[in-house]
Amino acid sequence: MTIERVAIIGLGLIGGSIGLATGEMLGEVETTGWDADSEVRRRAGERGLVGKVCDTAGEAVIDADLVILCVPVGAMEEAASGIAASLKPGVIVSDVGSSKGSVAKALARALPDATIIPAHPVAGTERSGPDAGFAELFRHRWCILTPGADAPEAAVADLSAFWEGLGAKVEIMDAEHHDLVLAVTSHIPHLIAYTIVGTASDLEDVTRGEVIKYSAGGFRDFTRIAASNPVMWRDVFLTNRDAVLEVLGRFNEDLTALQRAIRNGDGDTLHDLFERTRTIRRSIIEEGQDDARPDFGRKDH
Ligand SMILES: NC(=O)C1=CN([C@@H]2O[C@H](COP(=O)(O)OP(=O)(O)OC[C@H]3O[C@@H](n4cnc5c(N)ncnc54)[C@H](O)[C@@H]3O)[C@@H](O)[C@H]2O)C=CC1
Ligand SMILES: O=C(O)C(=O)Cc1ccc(O)cc1
Repeated sequence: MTIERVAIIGLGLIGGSIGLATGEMLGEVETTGWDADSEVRRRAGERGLVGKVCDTAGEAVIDADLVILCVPVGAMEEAASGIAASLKPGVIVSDVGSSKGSVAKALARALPDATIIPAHPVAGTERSGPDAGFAELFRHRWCILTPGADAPEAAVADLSAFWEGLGAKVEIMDAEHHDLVLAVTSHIPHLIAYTIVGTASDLEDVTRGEVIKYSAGGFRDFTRIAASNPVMWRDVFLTNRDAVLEVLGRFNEDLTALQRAIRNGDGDTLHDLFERTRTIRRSIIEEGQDDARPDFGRKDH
């Protein structure tokens, strides 16, 4: 089956970007959408994020070949339950959640008979809401699919083709591996940013405004990440608890080793690590993966 009609539930940054990208890059595919927030629906209609913003979730999905749930991870089960009675036979139900293991279980509970293929576009920004989306978001970015063992191959191929049509590169892996990898590359970095910005803000009383005043380079970069959507990130940490705690344990050990090196005046340890991390940064830039925002780090810009 080729995908002719896509329904998007949740019209914020990711849902809105999928709608815009589909309109721009897959012009023959029809899009419908719905969001639980009426103000978001109104704004989505004004911006033309999807072809038709519907009044109910059921109306949005009724003719769809592909339904993509673009809500916070903790709201996936409720969103899936809300469309269960209106899905047409053979529809593919997918999502874009940043953690995958617990979402797969939640979707299977809500839609026991549906073809479910979870996905995670590894592309985003710190912004959220219906004004944040843009059509280019997924171009040259990875989209990871985590189909269960029983997922029909044809449905996986259709969903892969859809994401490739939006400019993404598709990779397939199991949900548990995804959650460990993303804990390292995305979830812990966000936790570190939230922590350092929180600590600096607590120190504001001591420094009387100087943290903000002199917030050059490093701290500024952390504040961008720490401005990310609180509901979304609360849900990511609650649903990817095991992998996050495992990686955090390792991180704490490494931080303690650095603390010891500083206390002991062990410059070699510090220098060796900083050399190694500089190389990692260079290889990320060579891959064109260094920033999700338009005009950043792309080979074609
Ligand atoms: N923000 C990012 O950079 C990325 C986010 N993701 C994932 O994408 C999903 C959506 O995130 P964003 O688009 O950034 O969030 P967002 O906050 O911009 O949009 C989410 C939308 O879902 C709506 N919503 C909440 N519960 C709902 C429900 N039960 N039914 C219908 N609509 C509902 C909200 O009203 C909101 O408009 C999350 O699961 C997140 O983990 C994935 C990749 C990147
Ligand atoms: O804005 C950033 O730096 C991000 O890291 C965006 C992002 C957030 C969550 C994801 O699941 C994927 C990408």
